[in-house]
Amino acid sequence: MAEKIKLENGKVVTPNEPIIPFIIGDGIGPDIWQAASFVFDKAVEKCYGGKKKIAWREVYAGEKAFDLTGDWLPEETLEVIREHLIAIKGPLTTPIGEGFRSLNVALRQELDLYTCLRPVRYFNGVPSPVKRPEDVDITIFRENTEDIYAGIEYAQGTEEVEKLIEFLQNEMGVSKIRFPETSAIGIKPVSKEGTERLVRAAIEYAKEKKLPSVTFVHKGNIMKFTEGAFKKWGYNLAEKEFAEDVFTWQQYDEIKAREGEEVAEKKQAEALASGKILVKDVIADIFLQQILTRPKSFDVVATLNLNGDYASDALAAQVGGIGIAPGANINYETGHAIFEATHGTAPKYAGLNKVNPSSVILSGVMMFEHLGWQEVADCIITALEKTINEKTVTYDFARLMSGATEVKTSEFAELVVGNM
Ligand SMILES: NC(=O)C1=CN([C@@H]2O[C@H](COP(=O)(O)OP(=O)(O)OC[C@H]3O[C@@H](n4cnc5c(N)ncnc54)[C@H](OP(=O)(O)O)[C@@H]3O)[C@@H](O)[C@H]2O)C=CC1
Ligand SMILES: O=C(O)CCC(=O)C(=O)O
Ligand SMILES: [Mg+2]
Repeated sequence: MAEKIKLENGKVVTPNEPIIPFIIGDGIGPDIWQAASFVFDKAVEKCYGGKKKIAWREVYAGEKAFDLTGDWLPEETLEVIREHLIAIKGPLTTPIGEGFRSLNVALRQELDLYTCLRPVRYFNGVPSPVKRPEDVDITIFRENTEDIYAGIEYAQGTEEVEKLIEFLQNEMGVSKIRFPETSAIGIKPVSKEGTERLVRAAIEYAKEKKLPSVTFVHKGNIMKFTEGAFKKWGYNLAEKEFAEDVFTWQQYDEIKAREGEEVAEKKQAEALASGKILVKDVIADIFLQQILTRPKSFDVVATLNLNGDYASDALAAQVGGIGIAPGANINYETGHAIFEATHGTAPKYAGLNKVNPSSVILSGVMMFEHLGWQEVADCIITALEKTINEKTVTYDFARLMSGATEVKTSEFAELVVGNM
C-alpha cells in the first residue's frame, strides 16, 4: 500500500511503497526525468524484486503548471510536498516579468529548505579539464534562504528605489551611492540564525562522515557585517556546540596571540592528531583558485547563497561538468527535502533527447541514501560508472573523450539499466 514517508525522532521512516512527489521541470526536464525515473524504477525492482517500490505522484510547477492551472507554482504543489516530506524535481525556468524571481528559489524559501547540499566528486572515466579530477571530493553546504539571492531588489527609476535611496542618504548618512539618480538597489540579509543552522548541519555532516575539515567560504574582508559575520558566527557556533569535535582557526589565532605561534601550531597538531575536525575559512575569490590548485585542502564547505551557487558550477566543471552534478535542498529539522540537479533547463537542448541525465540520476541516488535504500543507490552508481567506462555517453562527455560513442538521453538510461 502506498504510504507517506515520515520523520520520527529526527529519523526518516520509509515505508515499502513511499509516495514521492515529483516535478518534471521545464526545458530539458521531460527528457531527463523520463530517463532518470526509468533508472530509479528498474534499480528498485532489481534490488527488492517487487517487495518495495516507489509510488510516484506528479505535482506541477513551472510551464506545465501554468498551462494546466494558470499558476506557476500552485499552492497544492507546496501542500503535497509539505505533506509527503520528500520530493524530486527537474529544473524550472524563471518566468520573466511574473511575480516569482525564481521558482526554484521560491520552492526553497516556501519550504524553508535552508541547506543546498551539493556533493562534488569524481566518477572514474569521466572526462575532465583538470589533471587530477580524483582529488576533488568536496561537499558544499550552501545557505539557501538568505543573502542577495533572497530577491529583495528595487528597480532603477521606481518610487520604491527613490524612497530607499532617500532613506539611506538622509536617515542613515550614506554618501557612497555613486549614481543615486540611476541606481537600482539589492538587499543582502544574512542572519545569525540562518548562519548557525547551516554551519551546524555542515559540521554534523563532517562528524558523521568522519571528514577532516569544514571550511567557511566568505567575502568578509569586504562585506564585513554580512559575510564577515557569517564567518564569526560560524566559528563561535563551532566552538560552542562542537567543543569536543573541532579545532578552529579562531582558536589558533587566540592561542597564537596569547602564547605564541609555536604553541598554537603544537595545539592544532595535537587536536588534529586526536581526530578533531579542523574548522577554517577562506575568502571566496582565492577559494576559486585553490579548488583548482589544491582541491585536497577542502572536504566540507559552508558558504552563503550566492558564493555557493558560483562555487557549485565551478567545482562541477572540475569533475566533468554540470551534466553530472547532483544536489538536494534540505531542512534537517522538519525533514523536508527536494532533490534536484545543479544545472538549469538548458533551453537550447529542450526536447532533443540529447543531454546527460546523470545529474538527476545522481540526485536520485542522494534521495535513496536519504531514504535508507542504500542498495538502490549503490546499484545505480555501479551501473552508471560501468556505462561511462564503456564510453557510451551523452554529447557532453563524448565531445571530450576519445573513442566514445555518443548516445541519446534515453539510450544512456537504457545502458545504465542494462549494466545493473
Ligand atoms: N535549479 C534549477 O532549476 C535551475 C534553473 N536554472 C534556470 O535554467 C535556465 C537556463 O539557465 P542557464 O544559465 O542556461 O544554465 P543551464 O544549467 O540550464 O545550462 C547551461 C549549459 O550547461 C550545460 N548543461 C546543462 N544541463 C546539462 C545536462 N543535463 N547535460 C549536459 N550539459 C548540460 C549545457 O552546456 P553546453 O552549451 O556547453 O552544451 C548548457 O547550455 C534559466 O532560466 C535559469 O534560471 C538555472 C540553474 C538551476
Ligand atoms: O533558480 C534559478 O533559476 C537558478 C538557481 C541556480 O542557479 C542554483 O540554484 O544553482
Ligand atoms: Mg546555479
